[in-house]
Amino acid sequence: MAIVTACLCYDIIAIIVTLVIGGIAYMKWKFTYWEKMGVPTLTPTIPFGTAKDLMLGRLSFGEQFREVYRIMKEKGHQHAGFYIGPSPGYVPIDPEIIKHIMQTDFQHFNSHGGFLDEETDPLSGHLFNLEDVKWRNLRVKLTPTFTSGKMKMMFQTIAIISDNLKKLIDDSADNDLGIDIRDILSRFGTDVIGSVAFGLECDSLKDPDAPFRTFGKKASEMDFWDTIKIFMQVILPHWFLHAIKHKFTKRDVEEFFMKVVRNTVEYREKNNYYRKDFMHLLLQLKNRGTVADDEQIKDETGESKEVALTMNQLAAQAYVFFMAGYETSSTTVTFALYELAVNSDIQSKLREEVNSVLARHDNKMTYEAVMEMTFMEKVLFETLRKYPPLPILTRLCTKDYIIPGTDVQLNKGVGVMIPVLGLHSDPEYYPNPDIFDPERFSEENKQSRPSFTWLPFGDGPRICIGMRFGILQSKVALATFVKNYDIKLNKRTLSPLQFDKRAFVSRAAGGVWLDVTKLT
Ligand code: HEM
Repeated sequence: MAIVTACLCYDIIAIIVTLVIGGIAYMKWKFTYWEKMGVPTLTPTIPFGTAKDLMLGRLSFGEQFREVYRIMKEKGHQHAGFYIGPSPGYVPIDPEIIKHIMQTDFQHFNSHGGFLDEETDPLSGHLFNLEDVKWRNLRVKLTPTFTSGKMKMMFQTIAIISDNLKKLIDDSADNDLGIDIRDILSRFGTDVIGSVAFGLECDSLKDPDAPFRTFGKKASEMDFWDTIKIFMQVILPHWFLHAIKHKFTKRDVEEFFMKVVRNTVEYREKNNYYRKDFMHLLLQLKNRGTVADDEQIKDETGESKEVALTMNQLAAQAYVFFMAGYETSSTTVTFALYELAVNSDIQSKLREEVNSVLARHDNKMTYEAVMEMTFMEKVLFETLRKYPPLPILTRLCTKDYIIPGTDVQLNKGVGVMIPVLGLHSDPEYYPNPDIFDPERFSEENKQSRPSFTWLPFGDGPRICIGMRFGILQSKVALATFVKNYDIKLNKRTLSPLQFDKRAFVSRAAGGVWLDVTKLT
């Protein structure tokens, strides 16, 4: 039955044409947003906005925003507007504005802008996604979990797993085919964080098909549908996502991690079992609301807060420690080893430091020894500059805000994308940015740069809570390598190195393959 014309076919065509014209008009209207706000943008195209290269898979997230940063900075702008599809986002370029957003005026930007629904998607209720008071209360509770004392307490676990790493590399060394270092370090990262966050011997270094590795990989790898889900979270209003019960975590991943946590908690509570790990500290938060031997958490009236974590909240925190910790650290060491393989002078210098420090510590990899490796720290910091695992950072404007030094108002609800890779590749702060030079992180050079130009861990109140642990674990893995093996690049590694276009965390396309020779 036709509605408008005499023929159903014409009706359908009329509806499609109306929808297309309506869609185009809507997009064009949305694309006037930044012009009206007085913020410069690149020219948007329908339906991509200014994210065409990103959406067509021609650039990774980091590269897309590095491009915006580069072009707009060359034009002398201190900030830029951006459109992901029709959704406007704000890209600060001047480090002073970045400092205001991340630190000074944090109360206007206290959220990462992530979507969470604790009922539909219990594992989404973690620290990274929470905002406002809920985030602050949990952050205060979790902070004592990451003190240097606690890092020292967990060091032994990392050291034991680094022995397993050495055994595996020993078996694969001196092999012409090279080794896929990203895969091995992901397994190392899985075993370390799986052990300290979930209290499990994951054994993925011994067995690449261990269940923890399988589900960890599944949780962190993005297929086509995951990419769609992320774009939905960026473009659609959160009330709508709640209404359709949008769930990001895959169902089997959720079932696996929830079961692991439930079993661990039950076992430890029933058997009064104690182990030096994050899970033990999370259990204290579950049962007492505080971590023992730390100062009690006080509220504004001086009363101590004893609000305990629920089982789901505990599981969500263990899950985020795993998700935020394992790939960031393993990708850092992968890129560091790539740079050491192509810069043999830096590799030798680092080896000398590791050997001389260990000689002073009975040839034992102890917490104190690792803390003395200062050149190692420079190598890691320079790696994190060239290859920040999170190449952009997000904030949500939670209260209308006037950008300092301008009359531009950011409205509540607008997303902010901080172009970390852009800052890290800026020749004004890092001359010859493509050169790998650890001396950029000498005390003198660090002092000479403006603040908020090195952001691999973010900054301000939402700075990475696991930074110390991530650095420690990366140092141990790197020391294990340079102490025991000579490293060269295998011809299977793509040259020049390129970022994987589909990954959200920085990854080398095609992986990093190394030729590893045992040192006697
Ligand atoms: C080299 C290793 C790591 C890197 C490069 C890294 C990087 C980051 C970055 C960039 C952020 C966002 C900061 C911001 O928005 O300002 C973050 C947040 C976070 N990271 Fe890490 N991370 C690493 C290791 C870890 C580890 C080992 C853990 C846990 C064991 C961890 C847990 C978290 C959590 C829970 C957050 C959310 C903090 C909040 O919102 O309050 N990270 N990390």
